[in-house]
Amino acid sequence: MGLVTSTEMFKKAYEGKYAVGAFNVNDMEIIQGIVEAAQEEQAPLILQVSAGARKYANPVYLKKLVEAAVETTDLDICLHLDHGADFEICKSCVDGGFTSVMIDGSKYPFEENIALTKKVADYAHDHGVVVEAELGKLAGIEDAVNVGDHEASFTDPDEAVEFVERTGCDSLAITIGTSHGAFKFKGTPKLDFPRLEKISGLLPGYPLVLHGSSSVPKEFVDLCNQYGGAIPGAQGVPEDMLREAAKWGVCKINIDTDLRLAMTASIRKVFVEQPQVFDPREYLGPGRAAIKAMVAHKLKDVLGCAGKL
Ligand SMILES: O=C(CO)COP(=O)(O)O
Ligand SMILES: O=C[C@H](O)COP(=O)(O)O
Ligand SMILES: [Zn+2]
Ligand SMILES: [Zn+2]
Repeated sequence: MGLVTSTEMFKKAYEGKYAVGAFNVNDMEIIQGIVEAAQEEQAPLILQVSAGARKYANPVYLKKLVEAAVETTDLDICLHLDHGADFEICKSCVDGGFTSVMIDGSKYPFEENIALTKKVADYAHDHGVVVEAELGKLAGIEDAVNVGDHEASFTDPDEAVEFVERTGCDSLAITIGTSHGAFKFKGTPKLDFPRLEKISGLLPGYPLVLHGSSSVPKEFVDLCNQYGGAIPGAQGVPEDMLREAAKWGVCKINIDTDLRLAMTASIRKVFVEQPQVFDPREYLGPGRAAIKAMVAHKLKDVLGCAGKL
């Protein structure tokens, strides 16, 4: 057991029609909550680090924390760069011991996205690291930039095939209506499943990735709002849609917002109910426990990857 690429995880997930959870990590409590859940559920695990996380926590700290997770469990963990913006950040993660990187060239025209992704894939593959790429634009907060609804565009199935062939990327993030953050749908949630089925049919055996897949559980939103927060109207991807996506070649499902909500809800509760508390362990501990319970539920009841180590 140790730090691994996602290759075997995705092969098993594709065949078993389940998805591996990819959770964003920013500090020790978040990592511990996720890892404790995966250990108990005996689930394969992807821990992903964004540019924002690198800036907040220092990549060396995050890498060492993930190494501690590997050392203290019997888990296989894939350490992944989330939304790498350019070749340099991907190279730095490859050189720094990540086992997987995402190059997100989705903001560029098709040919430029291909050229950039191929450059990263060639470098990463030479170093035994796998590459996720993205085609199509997600609405929402991405790479600290707010992508408006009008700028979002869904992945074209034929382009997806050409993109995978020409770049050699190992997995592909597609756009079918999910978005980053806590406000994903204005009305009824809807994803473009016919598009997913088409892409999946044209790329048999190939692992697809779904970003922006938090479900924004009502229980956390209500707790946040009850204890002094202000996030009215938050709405995520219904869990049934994630279960459905996993049947159509989606092998990696990205979750960050739900971690933030779980932690914030429980910390707010402590602050309001126990105003005398000022020891960080007394609120970060419950925050970590809330993350653990939420992640265990995802692994077991939504993604279907529990027991698949
Ligand atoms: O896609 C994500 C990270 O890359 C996270 O998505 P959420 O905002 O839905 O958690
Ligand atoms: O893609 C978005 C992820 O939720 C990461 O968010 P972040 O850039 O604020 O760390
Ligand atoms: Zn993107
Ligand atoms: Zn994302």
